[in-house]
Amino acid sequence: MKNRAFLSIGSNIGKREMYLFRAIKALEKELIEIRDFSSIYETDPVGFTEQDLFLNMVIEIETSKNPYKLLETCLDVEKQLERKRTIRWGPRTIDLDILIFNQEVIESDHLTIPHPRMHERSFVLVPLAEINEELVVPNVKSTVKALVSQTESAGVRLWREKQDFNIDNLFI
Ligand SMILES: Nc1ncnc2c1ncn2[C@@H]1O[C@H](COP(=O)(O)OP(=O)(O)OP(=O)(O)O)[C@@H](O)[C@H]1O
Ligand SMILES: Nc1nc2c(c(=O)[nH]1)N=C(CO)CN2
Repeated sequence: MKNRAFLSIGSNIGKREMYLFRAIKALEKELIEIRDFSSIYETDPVGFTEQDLFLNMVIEIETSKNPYKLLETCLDVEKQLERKRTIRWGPRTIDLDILIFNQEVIESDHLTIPHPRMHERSFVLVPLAEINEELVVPNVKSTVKALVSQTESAGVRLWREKQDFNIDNLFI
């Protein structure tokens, strides 16, 4: 069975846009089909604020992997792209988070879905709303559109419009 999921991608070290695109390419190689994607936004760092600005985007994927295998793949792609774990919420070449997986609710030691902080993060909600603003976030039981309207989104600025790049023909 094919599953539908939404992933958040972020980068704030080095060639940030290249890391986003390399992550998408790497996911495609791991049997993950990209169904839709947002524009790229430049965003103020949240959590640990003494770090450089992020680029963030959201993609919609289809995969036959279960959520645990999908997490393994995301962690593996982060490793391939030289992600180092030092400071919590600190700088990173790439960050891949599973936001939503079908309409499932999962609370295990290593995986929480929906992502536990997604409903308060404008760097996730603004690009997600671009793809599907009527999507309901299970648990929170609100649409993405409603969550965006409740969130301060001043720190999220359009950086490259979706129309300005072709996901099937990324030059990286
Ligand atoms: N929905 C999820 N998506 C990705 N990782 C998750 C999820 N739920 C739990 N995790 C766990 O979180 C661990 C740490 O992830 P990571 O270092 O990327 O956190 P972070 O991005 O710094 O912070 P945050 O979780 O607030 O985004 C992962 O190894 C994974 O086991
Ligand atoms: N703007 C922004 N801030 C963050 C981000 C991110 O992707 N973008 N990721 C974090 C850890 O997941 C912590 N803070």
